[in-house]
Amino acid sequence: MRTLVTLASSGAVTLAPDTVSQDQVSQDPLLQDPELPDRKRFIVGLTGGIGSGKSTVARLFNQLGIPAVDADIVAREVVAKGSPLLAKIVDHFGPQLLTPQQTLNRPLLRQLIFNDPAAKQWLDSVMHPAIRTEMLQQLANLPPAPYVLLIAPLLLENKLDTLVNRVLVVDISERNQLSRTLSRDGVSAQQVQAIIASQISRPERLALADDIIDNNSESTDITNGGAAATLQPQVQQLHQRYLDLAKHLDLTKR
Ligand SMILES: CC(C)(COP(=O)(O)OP(=O)(O)OC[C@H]1O[C@@H](n2cnc3c(N)ncnc32)[C@H](O)[C@@H]1O)[C@@H](O)C(=O)NCCC(=O)NCCS
Ligand SMILES: Nc1ncnc2c1ncn2[C@@H]1O[C@H](COP(=O)(O)OP(=O)(O)OP(=O)(O)O)[C@@H](O)[C@H]1O
Repeated sequence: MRTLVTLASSGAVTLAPDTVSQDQVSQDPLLQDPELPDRKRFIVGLTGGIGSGKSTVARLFNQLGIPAVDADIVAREVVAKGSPLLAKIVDHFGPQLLTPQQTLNRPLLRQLIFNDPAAKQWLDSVMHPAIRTEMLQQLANLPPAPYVLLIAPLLLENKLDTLVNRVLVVDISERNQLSRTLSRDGVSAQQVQAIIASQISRPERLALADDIIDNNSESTDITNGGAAATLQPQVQQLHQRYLDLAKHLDLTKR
């Protein structure tokens, strides 16, 4: 069940034909995961490498009434000021990991883990289970909607795709990833490259996608809350597709 949204040189969006039967949806093994909070809810996993445009794309879905749980936000919540997980991290790495305001020193932790594989492995081992649990909780509490998004940069790396019905990848070239992340975060190119290297490769990610949004087209309007002209129609087409798929799911008796 793969849908590829591509932009023809004319700027027109094409959606590869893809018919989905009720049976195909109800027999989808992804729906059998016992951890899923609500197996009747259609969940689209939105992923992509650092700086690919997940938040930008999620904003467009949100304008269509589609709510989301965002792993990057959850990752901040689980280490909030005074949390047991923050204390554990400070215990492990030292008091320099706390800012004077007693919050996590994120730039320092970022520098640490992307320069030291053992440090990253330890952090991932304590953070990822906590993030997963909290995401499941938040998914269960999302408001009613025809379908919902689970935004997770590491959706495929952490096998969170078992929680979703459909994997949507926001795709950009590594060159664009680097330049957009650099201008957004003001970090070093070496650090962004280390983060990109730690994530699944672009070809592997694309191979695991059900749907792909191409966000390579450069927009000058984006920082004012605008969206690249090429994103809007791709999101619109996928929205229609997901409404259709979700409707099939609602019809299943499980
Ligand atoms: C290292 C931390 C403190 C840096 O914080 P910072 O505010 O600078 O970045 P932010 O959290 O916004 O992450 C930015 C991007 O970095 C990438 N990234 C973050 N953590 C990881 C990781 N462990 N492995 C690979 N990529 C990562 C993702 O693409 C993410 O979108 C933070 O990223 C973190 O706590 N990471 C561990 C938790 C995690 O894996 N988060 C990713 C979502 S599951
Ligand atoms: N088509 C585009 N043209 C120009 N800039 C863009 C485009 N799409 C996104 N951006 C910008 O690139 C940066 C990264 O986009 P965004 O924050 O949506 O990515 P992300 O995948 O959510 O990032 P991260 O994984 O790091 O959280 C942002 O500054 C955003 O405004």
